[in-house]
Parts: sequence; structure tokens; C-alpha cells
Amino acid sequence: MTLRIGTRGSALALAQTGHVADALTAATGEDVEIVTVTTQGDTSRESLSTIGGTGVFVNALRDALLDGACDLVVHSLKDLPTAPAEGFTIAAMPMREDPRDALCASDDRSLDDLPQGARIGTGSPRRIAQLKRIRPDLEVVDIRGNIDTRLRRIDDDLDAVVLAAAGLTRLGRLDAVTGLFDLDTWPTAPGQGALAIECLDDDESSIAGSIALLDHAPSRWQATAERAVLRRLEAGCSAPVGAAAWLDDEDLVLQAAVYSLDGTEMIHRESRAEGFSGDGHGRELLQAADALGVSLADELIEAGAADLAPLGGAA
Ligand SMILES: NCc1[nH]cc(CCC(=O)O)c1CC(=O)O
Repeated sequence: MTLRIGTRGSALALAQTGHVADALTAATGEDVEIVTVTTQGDTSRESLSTIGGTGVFVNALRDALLDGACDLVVHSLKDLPTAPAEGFTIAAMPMREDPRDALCASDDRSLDDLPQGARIGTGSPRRIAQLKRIRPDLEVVDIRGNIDTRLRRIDDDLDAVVLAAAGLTRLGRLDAVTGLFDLDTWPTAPGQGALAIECLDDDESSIAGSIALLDHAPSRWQATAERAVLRRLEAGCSAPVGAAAWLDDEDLVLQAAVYSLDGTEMIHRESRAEGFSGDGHGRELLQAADALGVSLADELIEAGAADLAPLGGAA
């Protein structure tokens, strides 16, 4: 049997899918074929929000599954809405990459090295708020486009850009990184650095079982807790919300923050749950991770998170 993997055609998506293809071949011994799915988001010159937000990428890949054009698809988990999609299942979350954000500045400068008023590029409301919080003097410039396009702006018209370390790692562009932000002062997008491998939710097929060989339980626990925060807040992927979970021995630690868009206000909470051990892929630990995220989100709401910033809506 040949396993056909659907992917977007961006350099990042192809790099991610290449890793999944190699891992799948190694784990199953099956042949693997990569099917590039062109989405409206890749070809249209309209802005993403005009054509339906980041959902256009996800929907085009799901349509390819429904049409039978491929057997599985690879998403960046942070771009995947938290609402469960009927008829589809996330059959694996492989070992996650570094979830941190990275600074890429010209002349090897760190954030502290940047002069007053330096121009720094990002289009993410969360990153804008986090930057304004620690360096209110900087001029934040709204930028779009793929990772290479953004990196080219450094030395062109910007002093620096902020990007996910994971994307830079997967593209072999760690050379551009001049600083990394600590998760406890700079929690990133829920699920950042993780991949979701999705297929049809079909009991008759053995595909989900093959894909499940790539699942990495600790990555799934972390991502599940982080995404539960976003879901409970009813927040979209462009909300100024950061969440970061990690394992401290057998405790799952979760921190989350909600920011006002101008960065002047922040509500930050931390919580932990015990008993996350072994390579248990069982339901109970996933439910416990989800419950940890839900209760932390409730603490944020209790503290006034919904008044700080618009949480819902697409990009
Ligand atoms: N929203 C775009 C996007 N989706 C996934 C990544 C990077 C890889 C990842 O987080 O897994 C990026 C680029 C970025 O935020 O710098």
C-alpha cells in the first residue's frame, strides 16, 4: 500500500511533510507519496481575512481527504482551530519542535541591543503585545508572508522580525536566530512547534493505526493542555493569548497569559497536574491535560481576561 500525504505547497509545509514522510516510511515500511494541495490562500492576492482566514488552508486539506486525493494530511497544529471537526481525527502529534519564539535581527543583535525606535516586524497580535510590553519604544511593523519573505525584510527595511523557532529549524534557517524568548515571560501560540497528522475518522481503515505509530505522548499532553486554554477562552489563533506547557518530572506544568493589544495589561496564571508518566497514550492523561487547560482558562476569565482584548474571530 502507498500512503499519500497531502500538504500545502509552502516551503515550511513541504519541509514538515518531508519529515513526516521519512518517519512514516521508517515506522511502517510502506511507500509514501507526497501530494501538494494548492489552496485559495496560496494563490489568491486577496488578504487572508477576506477569503476566510487561516481556515482556508485547513479546509482545502480536509477536502482533499474527503475527495480521496490523499490518505493523511499534515497541519501546523497552531493553525488548526480548536473546535473538533466531525469526520476527521488527529491520528498523531509527533515529537514537537522548540515551542519558543525567536528574534532574528541584523548584525547579530539581541532585543536589548536594538536601539530606541528600532523597527521590528510581526503580524501576530500576541507578539505585538509581548513586544510592546517589554520594549514600548520599538516601532512594530505589521508584516505578512512566508518565513523567507519575512527574513528578507531584515537588512532591507526592518531591524528585526519575530518568528517561531520551530519553523526556522525545519527550514534550516537557525543561522538567522539572534535571540530566543523564555516561555515563562513569553508564552507562545498554543500548539506552536507541534504538527497534527489528520485523517478521516473511519473505523474500517487501518490508516489511523499506522499514523498513530508517530504519536509522541508528552507532546500531545502539552499541546492538549495549551489548546484547551484557547478553546475554553473561545479564542481564535490570532487572539493575544499565549500558552506553554512542559513536563517537570511527572508534573504537567501549564502557563498561560492574555494581553491587552497595546501590551500594557496582562493576566498570567500557572497551574500543574501530576501523574504524567511513561509513554501512556491513554485517554485518561489526555483528559487530565485538557482539564488542566480548562481550569486555567477559567482562572483567566475570572480575573477579567475577556475584558482585556477581543478573543474570538479569525486572523
Ligand atoms: N502562522 C504561520 C505559522 N504556522 C506555523 C509556523 C511555524 C511552525 C510552528 O509553529 O509549528 C508559522 C510561522 C511563524 O509563526 O513563525
